[in-house]
Parts: sequence; structure tokens; C-alpha cells
Amino acid sequence: MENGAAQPVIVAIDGPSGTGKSSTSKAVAAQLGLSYLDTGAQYRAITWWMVNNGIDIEDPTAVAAVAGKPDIVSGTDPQGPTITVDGVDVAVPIREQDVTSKVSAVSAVPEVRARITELQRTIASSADGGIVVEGRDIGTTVLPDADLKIFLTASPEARAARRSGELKGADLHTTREALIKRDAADAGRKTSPLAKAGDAVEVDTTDLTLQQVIECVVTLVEEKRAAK
Ligand SMILES: Nc1ncnc2c1ncn2[C@@H]1O[C@H](COP(=O)(O)OP(=O)(O)OP(=O)(O)O)[C@@H](O)[C@H]1O
Ligand SMILES: Nc1ccn([C@H]2C[C@H](O)[C@@H](COP(=O)(O)O)O2)c(=O)n1
Repeated sequence: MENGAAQPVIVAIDGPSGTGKSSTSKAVAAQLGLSYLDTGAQYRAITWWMVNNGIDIEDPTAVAAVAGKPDIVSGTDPQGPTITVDGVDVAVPIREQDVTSKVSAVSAVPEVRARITELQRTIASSADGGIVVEGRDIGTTVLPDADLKIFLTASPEARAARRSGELKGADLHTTREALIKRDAADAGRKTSPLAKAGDAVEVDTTDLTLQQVIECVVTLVEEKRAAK
């Protein structure tokens, strides 16, 4: 870096559920003055809209026919990310079990992915100072030219323990099975499945604290920025 100004940088963070993508991405973006985009929240938002409008989510043709209808807006401040659908704040309802159990089916529909991918690229290209975008297909499909790609992993046991803690003591076995089922659906779909990009740096977070993961990613971003 020649003039001391921070270089804009695009960071893609992918991985299965509960590996720490959201917590890490938000903290890294806040620390480095970058924008932050939670793409899972967008897929949850479109799923919430489908459910609320009585669309049969088991019918991909019905889902595809209305994929362009909801107006989904994401706020990208890492200190307070927001998500609205047709002007309604859906940050809370999109985390409910009903949406969580249906989001993989809705996000497997190619027309849904095309719509949301376009939205994501528009947001990333208008983030002047740079952005951390987290999801499942960011490094492979949405932003294949990202400056840095990270793929977070963790054992199913560690991920289930983290989620059970969040869900206030939910049964560990049931949580683990639900995570594995959602990952299998996300990794097994035809259109832009959950996958590690060939040029992504894999970070196994099983035995790392969240703080250690954040520090690791901040270092990787700073190295990339310095080399630009
Ligand atoms: N390295 C870690 N050690 C312990 N707990 C962690 C670690 N990373 C994240 N967590 C905790 O695990 C939970 C899940 O993390 P987070 O929501 O960031 O994962 P995610 O990959 O974004 O999940 P999803 O894809 O399902 O949204 C949170 O409660 C978070 O605080
Ligand atoms: N880039 C993405 C992001 C998310 N999804 C789908 C698959 C996930 O199960 C679901 C919810 O994501 P989460 O909030 O748990 O991160 O959304 C996807 O297909 N592509």
C-alpha cells in the first residue's frame, strides 16, 4: 500500500451452518470498516414471504413464478445489519423454526437464486470501502473474483453445541441431525450448492474460540490489502 489509505477489499466467507460465518463476518467488517452482507438472511426473507403468501414451497414451479415479487432490502452496517421485505422488518421472524425448516427448499429453486444473486452483486459493487459477504456460494458463484475467500468448517458436534447454547439448551442430538440435514440439502442442490472455492482458505474452527477465528480472518484480510 503506497499512500496509507485502506484499500477497498471484497471478502467472501462461506461454510456450513453454525461454523461461525455471521459472527466472524460481522466482527471482521466492524473492525476493518467494511460493509457486511448476510446472504442467508436474504434467502430466509424470501422464504418468509413465500410462507406468508401461501405459496406451496414444495412446488418449485409455484416458487419460481413469484420469485421476483418480494422487495428485499438489506442494510449492510455490521454494527446493526437490517433486512426488510416490502418495507416490513423481518429480522426476527426469519429466524423462526418454520422458516429455518423451509429455507433450503426455497433456496434450491434456480429462479430464486438468480434473483438473490443479482441483488447480492449489486450490493457488493456499491460498497465503496469494501464488504464482507457471507453465505454458501459467495466464493464459487456470487463473487468469483473476490479478493479473499474463506471457507469455515467445524465438526457437527461443535456446531450443534454452539446452536444448542443459542437455543437455550435445545436437545443436542436433534440439533445436530437438523444441521446435518440442512447442510446435505444445501450441498446437494443442482444450482450453486454449498461448496469451497478452489482458491479459498479453509479455516477449521472446531477448536478455536470465536475471537481466534476473528483474529485469523482479520490477519488474512490485512495481508490481502497490503498486497494490493
Ligand atoms: N469459534 C467459535 N467458538 C464458539 N462459538 C462460536 C464460534 N463461532 C461462532 N460461535 C457461536 O456459534 C453460534 C453460530 O454462529 P454463527 O451464527 O456465526 O454461525 P453461521 O455459520 O453464520 O451459522 P448459519 O449459517 O446457520 O447462520 C453463535 O452462537 C456464535 O456465537
Ligand atoms: N449464499 C447462500 C446463503 C444461504 N443459503 C441458504 C441455505 C441456508 O440453509 C439458508 C439459511 O442460511 P443461514 O441463515 O443459516 O446462513 O439459506 C444459500 O443457499 N446460499
